[in-house]
Amino acid sequence: MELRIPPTRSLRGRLRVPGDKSVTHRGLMLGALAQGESTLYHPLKAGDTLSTAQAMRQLGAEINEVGEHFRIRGIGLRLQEPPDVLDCGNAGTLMRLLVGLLAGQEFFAVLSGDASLRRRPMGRVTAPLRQMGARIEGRENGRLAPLAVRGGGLRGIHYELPVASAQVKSAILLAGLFAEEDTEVVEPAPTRDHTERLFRHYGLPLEVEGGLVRTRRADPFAAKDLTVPGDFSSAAFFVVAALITPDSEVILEGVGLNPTRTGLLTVLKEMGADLTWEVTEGKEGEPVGVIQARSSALKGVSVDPGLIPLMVDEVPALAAAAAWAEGETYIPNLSELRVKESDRLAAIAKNLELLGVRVEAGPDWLRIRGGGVRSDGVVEPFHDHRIAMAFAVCGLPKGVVVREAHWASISFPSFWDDLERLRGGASSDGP
Ligand SMILES: O=C(O)C1=C[C@@H](OP(=O)(O)O)[C@@H](O)[C@H](O)C1
Ligand SMILES: C=C(OP(=O)(O)O)C(=O)O
Repeated sequence: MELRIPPTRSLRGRLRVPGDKSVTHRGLMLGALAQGESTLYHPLKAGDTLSTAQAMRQLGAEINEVGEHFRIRGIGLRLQEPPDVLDCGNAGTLMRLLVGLLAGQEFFAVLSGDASLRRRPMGRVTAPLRQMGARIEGRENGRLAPLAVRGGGLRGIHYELPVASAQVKSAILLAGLFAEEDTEVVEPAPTRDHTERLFRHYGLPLEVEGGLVRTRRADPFAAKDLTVPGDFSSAAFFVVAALITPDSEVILEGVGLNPTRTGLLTVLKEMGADLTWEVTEGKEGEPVGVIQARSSALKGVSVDPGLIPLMVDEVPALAAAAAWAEGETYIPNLSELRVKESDRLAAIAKNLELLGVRVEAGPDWLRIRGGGVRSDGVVEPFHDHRIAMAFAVCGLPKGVVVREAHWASISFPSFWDDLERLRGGASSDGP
């Protein structure tokens, strides 16, 4: 699907973005492991999380859509052997966390996914899970999916993560719920902590000491309702869109503002953004609030490398802001972007070039010379939802053609409709 967006003169209105993808994946998995029924309120229903719902059904949980929510009947800590391959679709989070969960289950399961997911590195989870005692096979000796797992008989490990990755941390913590002795994970830098917050929500064993997270074998636990905050990563596109479009003001409500996710706000403020946010409530241990963003004269900055793990999915959106800033923006510490749904470092550089922005790409860094984009460019998502949305935003003020626009539905199915509403909101829905 190719989409043409005419030049946007103003972006105005209020928006409640869909539920958080990371929390929805985890809520479905932990709800399935719980005993009894619970409701997952305001979940994300998009490509990635529908894959998770389907996988957990294949493992024995009952999951039904009730209005906009999910009703989950968990089957307890012992899942059922799935009758077929578990299709993780495009979702790295699903595959990596599920391998961790299956490492603790005494049955055979195979996980696969789409062409993008079958290229993504899995050795980072299969190596520590094998150390714990799980038997895992896969292409290239377990470095690539499809993966075949026969779990059970796990022992706890002390593991220092070689990369700052919440997916790897979470996979090991989930396996640790089934292991003899303690399981400890040490992070090289803070990453999103939704798994830890949800362990607390369900009363699962958890101790955090600085950068060390510890868990141990879990007892059966009761199902409990969970409300999913709005997805900060989805909100990020509209924050940047409001900053770079003239005469704009966008208010995003009910957005998750977990500090391990909001590195982008820190960088945008440093760039001079007219941006405010406020935590107004806490939903099951996750801070939730409102973001207000207005048209801004941005200036280039050199980004603190330590912030990247706190904004790892927002780098494409930051690149869109940098294209419109005055001066140069330098973004370091981007090696993880090479192994996302696409090679995002290359995809960002290519799309900036397509829009006439001068960019230099190193092995793990980008240098973007701002000043705005060429009118009416065509952008190429490379089968990647975040690249599709970020470069639609980047092209908004001058008008843009987005190829493969359907990829947005992996994490944000209403993105194009919401964008259209805010584009037309200048007269009808102003804040
Ligand atoms: O744990 C999670 O839910 C996620 C962790 C991040 O991946 P890494 O752990 O590979 O950094 C992020 O990019 C992904 O979108 C979601
Ligand atoms: C990297 C992402 O997701 P995943 O790793 O779950 O595919 C993302 O949503 O940007």
